[in-house]
Amino acid sequence: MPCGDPQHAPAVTDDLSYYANRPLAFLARYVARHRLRHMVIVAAVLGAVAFSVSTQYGVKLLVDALAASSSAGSAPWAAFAVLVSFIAADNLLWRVASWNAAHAFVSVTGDLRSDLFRHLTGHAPAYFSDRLPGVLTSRVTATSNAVFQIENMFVWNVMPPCIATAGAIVFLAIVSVEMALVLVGIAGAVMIVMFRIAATGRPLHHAFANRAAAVDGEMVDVVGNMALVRAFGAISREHRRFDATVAEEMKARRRSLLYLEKLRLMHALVVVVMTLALLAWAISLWQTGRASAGDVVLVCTLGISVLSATRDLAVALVDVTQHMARLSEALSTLLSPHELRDHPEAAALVHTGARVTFEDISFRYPNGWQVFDGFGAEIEPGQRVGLVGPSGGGKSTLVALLQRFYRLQGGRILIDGQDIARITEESLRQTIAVVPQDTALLNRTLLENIRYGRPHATDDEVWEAAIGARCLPFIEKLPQGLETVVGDRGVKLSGGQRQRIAIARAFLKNAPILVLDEATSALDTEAEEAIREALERLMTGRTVITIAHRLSTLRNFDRILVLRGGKLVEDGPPHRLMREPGIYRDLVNREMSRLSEQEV
Ligand SMILES: Nc1ncnc2c1ncn2[C@@H]1O[C@H](COP(=O)(O)OP(=O)(O)OP(=O)(O)O)[C@@H](O)[C@H]1O
Repeated sequence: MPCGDPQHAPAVTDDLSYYANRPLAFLARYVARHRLRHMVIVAAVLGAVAFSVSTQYGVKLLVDALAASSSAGSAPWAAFAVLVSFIAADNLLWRVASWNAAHAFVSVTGDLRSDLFRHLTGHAPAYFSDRLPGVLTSRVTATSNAVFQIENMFVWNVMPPCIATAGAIVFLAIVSVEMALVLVGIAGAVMIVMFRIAATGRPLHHAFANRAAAVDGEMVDVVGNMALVRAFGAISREHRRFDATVAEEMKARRRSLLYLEKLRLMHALVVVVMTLALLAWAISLWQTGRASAGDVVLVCTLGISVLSATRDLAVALVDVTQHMARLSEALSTLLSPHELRDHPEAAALVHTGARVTFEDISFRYPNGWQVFDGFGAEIEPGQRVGLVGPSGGGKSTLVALLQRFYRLQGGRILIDGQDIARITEESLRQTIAVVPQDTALLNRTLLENIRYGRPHATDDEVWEAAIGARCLPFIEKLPQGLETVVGDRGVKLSGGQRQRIAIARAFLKNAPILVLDEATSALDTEAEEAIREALERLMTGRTVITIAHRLSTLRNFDRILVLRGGKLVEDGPPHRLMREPGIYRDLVNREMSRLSEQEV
């Protein structure tokens, strides 16, 4: 569904990208999920404010009863009873509202956080390479905080003054219709002017929201790369850079706050002038006998409450506008449409041997960089293929395209004759196991990390995979064995150990196609031998595509594809390519002479 297409837009949809530019509809979606509680809250606040305004009328009744009756009469006690019941109802209803709010508002923020996380994790890798993780996670938090604030502000700060103003105007009309009309006119004008001015400040609040997200992003980037920062002695450089980012944020925040302060100042002046005028008017009515003492008290209390209500309302509306700005800014980033959704008629892949065909593919990165233009190759089932070639030739891109991380501009990639653009993502992921160059591990136990390959695998199957991947020697040395938590991205393990965990994970996944991105970092001979053995077992019986950085590992492969500048420039078994002059032979010779130099 293209975002922003009103003709095709559904009222409520599970595709969150529909809400990328519709913060109000987004809010309504979650409020509607807890409809009943929200209705109770609104009704309770309505009642509470109505009773609180009526309390002022109760005071007027009491004053008039006291002024009119003798000390023995029952009228003051009747007025007292009315007043007390208004006060009790007012307080009780507030508690009903806040009790329900504690449930409803928290549920709304929980629901939307889960939904945002689901949407966020549905984006293609390109989305994440263009954005800092800290910025994204802080936006999820910002969205949930903004919605919580908006709900709170609306119920406690926007609704009450609105209801109070309406109620006060009704009571004022009892004293003087003229006075009530004047108050309606002035309060309405004040609100419109305040709201307009508040709305023009929106870009300032947006700027602040952006700056705040940048500070978070910067922090996460540096904290996540502390080893790099330290290794380059860049701590004080990073401090200065961070200070500059914070300074920008402070500037934007100050601008946003001072704008609000100017607004409040203007309002305060209007309120003072108007309260004085109303009171003087009521006194003059009393002097001419057209109003009672109680009426003057009523005008005084109502006038003050209406005018302070418009102040609260204006301030609250400005705050709500600020939170709405934060919300819409966050939603437009988080809810951009998923780049790679399953085709509407996508079917599960049926594999019959795992033949991979690149059919005349053309691909350019989102930044416009063209990598392939009519590339073609066919990999037979069970074939072991090494991708080789100079840096930037397109090896990693080809493997990313096979995993459908990007959309092709032309051609097709087929697995067993089925176009991967037309199969379900889930079945594609089940068909391909990847052992990446830089093994990413989650900060969980080894057991959980290996089981990531097949979530329902039994403990015995996990052990088998760990044994197959030659993980046992190091797992046995860990005091907590498979229950050891590996640290952020697996920092508590060596590079070789992390790789063997990735191999175990692939063992467990047992997919017919295996993609290997060989680690470039040198490992000691023992670790390398263990990994070589583990890989040999893993490759058996599968179609294997390896990005090879050390060509010696390809000697036993069936076929080498040499890529240069996105073109297939050599293709054949390694022993044949070694007989002919060409890139592969040059690269192998260069590697051999480098190795023999190292030995010397
Ligand atoms: N995310 C990206 N956005 C834009 N261009 C990219 C991106 N990733 C890679 N490229 C470009 O695409 C070309 C192919 O890169 P690719 O990583 O596929 O090459 P490679 O053969 O795997 O190189 P290496 O051996 O250095 O890993 C390069 O020119 C690279 O700069």
